[in-house]
Amino acid sequence: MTVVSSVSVTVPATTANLGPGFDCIGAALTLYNEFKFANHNQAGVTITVTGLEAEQVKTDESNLLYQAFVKLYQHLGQTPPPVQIDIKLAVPLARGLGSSATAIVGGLVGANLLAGEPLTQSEIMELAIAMEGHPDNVVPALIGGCRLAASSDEGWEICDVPWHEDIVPVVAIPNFELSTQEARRVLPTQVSRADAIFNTAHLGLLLRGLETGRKDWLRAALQDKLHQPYRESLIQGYEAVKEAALAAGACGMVISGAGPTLLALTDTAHSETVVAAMSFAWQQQGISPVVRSLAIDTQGARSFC
Ligand SMILES: Nc1ncnc2c1ncn2[C@@H]1O[C@H](COP(=O)(O)OP(=O)(O)O)[C@@H](O)[C@H]1O
Ligand SMILES: N[C@@H](CCOP(=O)(O)O)C(=O)O
Repeated sequence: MTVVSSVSVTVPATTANLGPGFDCIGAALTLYNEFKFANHNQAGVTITVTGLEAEQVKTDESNLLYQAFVKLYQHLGQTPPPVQIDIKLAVPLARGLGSSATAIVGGLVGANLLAGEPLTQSEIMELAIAMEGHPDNVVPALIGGCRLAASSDEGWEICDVPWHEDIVPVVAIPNFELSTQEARRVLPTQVSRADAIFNTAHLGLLLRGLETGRKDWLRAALQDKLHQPYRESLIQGYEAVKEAALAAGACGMVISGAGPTLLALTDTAHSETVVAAMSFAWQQQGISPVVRSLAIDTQGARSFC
């Protein structure tokens, strides 16, 4: 068992759901939060936060990253050691880009390393899914790539979803928040058979569209009946930004995670035009967005001792 006294963990943002894959598919993005954990001589936890929206993150024991850190030690039946945690944020909070997933994955991976790596990656994944309540953002945050998660009698089956190199994810991040909790509260607990069939078919088409890069398949696939119809009205300017993205050549536009970030999938030839169009459309609605074309992170959480 290798024992280290400090460790840094970098975790990617994610975009979950991708339209029809509610609660089961997500992809890691090239945007990262960084977390440093060091053994400390003062009891409990000391937390510093820098970077984007740092002042909004709690620095006491209720901090989500620390809660995940504690969860791992509880799972081992051990008392968590005193720890100094330094957080450097680049993933905006409560915007549908998996900031909570970075905290959960970061806390579990950091604790596992400080504890001498008693848990395997798939054991960490099980704990992360249990903490987050759904797999679609924590799984790609931990292992990278685009991933589909399906529950089985043994736990979770995770499969790699090939992502064609010409498909570019463009994220349009508004200057307002929408908590995942609030965006889940508006969802119905039951859906019709027609809506379930619609999503099953479109998710299948999405998987093939992502793999082949076929624009006609992606255009048809990026539709959903399980969550987006209930959430669109929570996102001011949704229709205008979608129209602008499509007119600029995007294959489609969906809500990233629980929103309010909007995700367009486009090809490399149109990505700059799509970025400009989404940005302009939201500004016309009085909203200041940050719009960026990103890439798929293939590595997931990484650590440095
Ligand atoms: N690095 C972090 N450290 C501690 N807590 C965090 C961190 N990142 C996110 N959180 C918590 O997660 C909340 C956002 O989670 P959530 O509503 O699920 O949105 P998101 O789509 O960004 O995951 C924040 O308000 C904060 O309480
Ligand atoms: N499937 C979840 C995904 C939430 O992702 P987040 O990045 O918004 O935390 C949902 O749509 O509620």
